[in-house]
Amino acid sequence: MTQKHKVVVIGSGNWGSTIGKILAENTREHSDIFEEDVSMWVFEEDVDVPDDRTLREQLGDKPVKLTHAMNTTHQNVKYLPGIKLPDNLVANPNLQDTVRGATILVFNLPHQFMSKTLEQIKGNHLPYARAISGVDISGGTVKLYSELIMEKLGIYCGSLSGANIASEVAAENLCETTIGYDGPPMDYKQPDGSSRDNLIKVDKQRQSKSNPSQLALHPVPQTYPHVDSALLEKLFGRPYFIVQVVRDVSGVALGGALKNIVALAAGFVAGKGWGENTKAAVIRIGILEMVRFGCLWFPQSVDERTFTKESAGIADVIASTSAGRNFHSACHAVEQGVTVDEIEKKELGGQKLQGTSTTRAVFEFLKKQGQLEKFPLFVFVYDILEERTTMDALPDLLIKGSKVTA
Ligand SMILES: NC(=O)C1=CN([C@@H]2O[C@H](COP(=O)(O)OP(=O)(O)OC[C@H]3O[C@@H](n4cnc5c(N)ncnc54)[C@H](O)[C@@H]3O)[C@@H](O)[C@H]2O)C=CC1
Ligand SMILES: O=C(CO)COP(=O)(O)O
Repeated sequence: MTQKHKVVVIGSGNWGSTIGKILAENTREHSDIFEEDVSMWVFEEDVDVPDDRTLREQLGDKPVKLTHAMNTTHQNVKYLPGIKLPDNLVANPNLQDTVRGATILVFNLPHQFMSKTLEQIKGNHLPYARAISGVDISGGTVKLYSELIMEKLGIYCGSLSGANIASEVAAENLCETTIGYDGPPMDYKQPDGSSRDNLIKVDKQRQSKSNPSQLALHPVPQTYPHVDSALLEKLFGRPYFIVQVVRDVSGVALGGALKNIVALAAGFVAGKGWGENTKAAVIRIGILEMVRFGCLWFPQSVDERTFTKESAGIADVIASTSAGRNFHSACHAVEQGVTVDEIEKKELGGQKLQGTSTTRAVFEFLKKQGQLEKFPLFVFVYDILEERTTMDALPDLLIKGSKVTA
């Protein structure tokens, strides 16, 4: 192997900065495989300098550009304050410049900005790059991020999720994560026996019943180390961040997205002050609906039992229904008698909730499919968000939720 992989991060929020930290720690540790510097695309904005003597000595007390603040202090003062980032993680406000020449793209964007960002990347990336995305569902057809990225950029994309509350991972508290990656193996053969350098036909998501289609993939030149589970473990794994790589890309993505709906439901219950038994009942029904959703549209993920076996499943539900932003925001919304959207604006300092948009996307999808009655909890969360019902309807939901059997 004569070339090193160039790794970049797209997005620099609470989680984006955390994963950027991990990647930069690893590229430095494995500088025989990866270029040491990790470029991170930062959506440029003016930020206030926190009331901290060291930061103000470095930055002054007037608002500054976020990229300047990050490259000067090696902290993301807005989205991940108080955490030291490695100095080989370099903030770049120019998206096209960030992705140019990168062989591994790691996406961490709130869904609101995904499509526009992909449009801007298109044509500026290497055709044989590989990607790993955070998770969400977008649009009325339930398209996973990984599918969207493959479709828009024509590059292979896996997914990453797990019980990973960003602030805890950033503080290096021990946790696990799951990477779904099913890219072509090193010894793949072209079905027609033609040259290995020709485009490779792969299933976009071998599990997806909703969008079965193929992608013509450019092979990674053989001068680079092969992108496989061993390489991904080197890139993402830390002593405090245990990585398990599985082939079930959709299962990882699905668990990571749907659990946010359950986290909102748990937060509503906590906001009402109804205690742990009620929360457990809601989580139980939520888990059944997540599995039911998988059975209907991603049956192979259910067969592979990613949901019960890996961190990107029940473990993520447990963490997110106790400590996630969706949970806390839903709780505060009920306590204060306002909507979750209002809490997001008021309390999250620019961070974005994904549970609200996922709930709306899933509702539209289920409605189109005529399957709303099989998902009473998902519908309930939607109705609360849209102020079409109140928490007083919860006992009714629990009865309904218990009766859905298939
Ligand atoms: N925070 C957490 O604990 C975890 C978050 N995730 C997921 O990671 C993904 C990214 O979320 P976070 O990094 O937490 O972000 P965040 O919610 O903390 O921050 C918002 C991000 O949006 C960016 N932004 C604002 N306006 C923009 C615009 N017009 N165009 C492009 N970007 C813009 C900001 O620069 C910032 O990076 C989400 O899907 C989230 O669910 C996954 C695991 C844990
Ligand atoms: O995804 C998470 C934990 O895995 C946390 O999600 P939120 O903090 O956005 O609710």
